[in-house]
Amino acid sequence: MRLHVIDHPLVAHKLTVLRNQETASPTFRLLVDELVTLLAYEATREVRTEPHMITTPVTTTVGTRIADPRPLVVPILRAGLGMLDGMTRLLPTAEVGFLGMQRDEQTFEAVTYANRLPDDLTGRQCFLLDPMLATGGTLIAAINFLFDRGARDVTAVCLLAAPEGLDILDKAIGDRVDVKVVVAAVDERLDENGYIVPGLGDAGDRLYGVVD
Ligand SMILES: O=P(O)(O)OC[C@H]1O[C@H](OP(=O)(O)OP(=O)(O)O)[C@H](O)[C@@H]1O
Ligand SMILES: O=c1cc[nH]c(=O)[nH]1
Ligand SMILES: [Mg+2]
Repeated sequence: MRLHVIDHPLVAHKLTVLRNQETASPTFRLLVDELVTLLAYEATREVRTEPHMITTPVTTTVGTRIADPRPLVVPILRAGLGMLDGMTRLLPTAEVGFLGMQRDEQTFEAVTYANRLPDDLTGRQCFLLDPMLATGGTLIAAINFLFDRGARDVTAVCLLAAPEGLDILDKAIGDRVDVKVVVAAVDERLDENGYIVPGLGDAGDRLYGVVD
C-alpha cells in the first residue's frame, strides 16, 4: 500500500473547520466538497492517459486524454456520497458505481447492504471515496469487493485515517492489489468505540444528520 498525506495549508485550514463541532451540515458538506477537489488532484496523478491529436487555430499537435477503459469512481455510502461531486468535477468522464456499507458499531464489521458496479473490472482504475478510514474494515471489504471483480489498481480517497486502520489495511491487502491511499491527515489513534481521535465525529451524521 502506498500512503499519500496531503501537506498543504489550504487542506489543513479546511480540515480544522471540518473537525470543529460547531460546523453545521451545510458548511460541512461544502468543505468536504472543496477538500475532495484538492485531494483528487493528487489521487488522479497516475490516471491512465493516451496521446490525442488535435488541431489548434495555429497547427496540429499531439495532446493527452484520459484513456479507455474509463476510470471508475465508487463512493461508499453514506458518507462517501459527500465526496462524489468534487471527484467527478475533476474527472467528468469517469463512470460511477456505488457500494453501500455500514459498520456494525459493536463488532466493527462492515456489512454491505447495496452494490451497483460493473461485473468485470479487469484493467479498470478504481477510485474509492470514503471520508473515514478508522479500523479499516470498511475499506478492506470494499477493496476485496473490487478485487473479486478483477480490479487490481485501487486508489482510496479519504479525509482522515487512523494509524491502526492503515496498518491493518496494509497487512490485509498485501501485494494482491496496487492500493494507493490519499488522505488529508493521519490522526493520533482510535478510541474504544472505534472513532478516530481527534477526528471529526461520525462523518455520515455530520453530512446528512443522525439516522436511527
Ligand atoms: O474503518 P471503519 O472502522 O470500517 O469505519 C469507517 C466507516 O465508518 C463510516 O461509515 P458508517 O458505517 O458510519 O456508515 P455511514 O456512512 O452510513 O454513516 C465511514 O464513512 C466509513 O465507511
Ligand atoms: O471516527 C469515525 C469512525 C468511523 N466512522 C466515522 O464516521 N467516524
Ligand atoms: Mg456513519
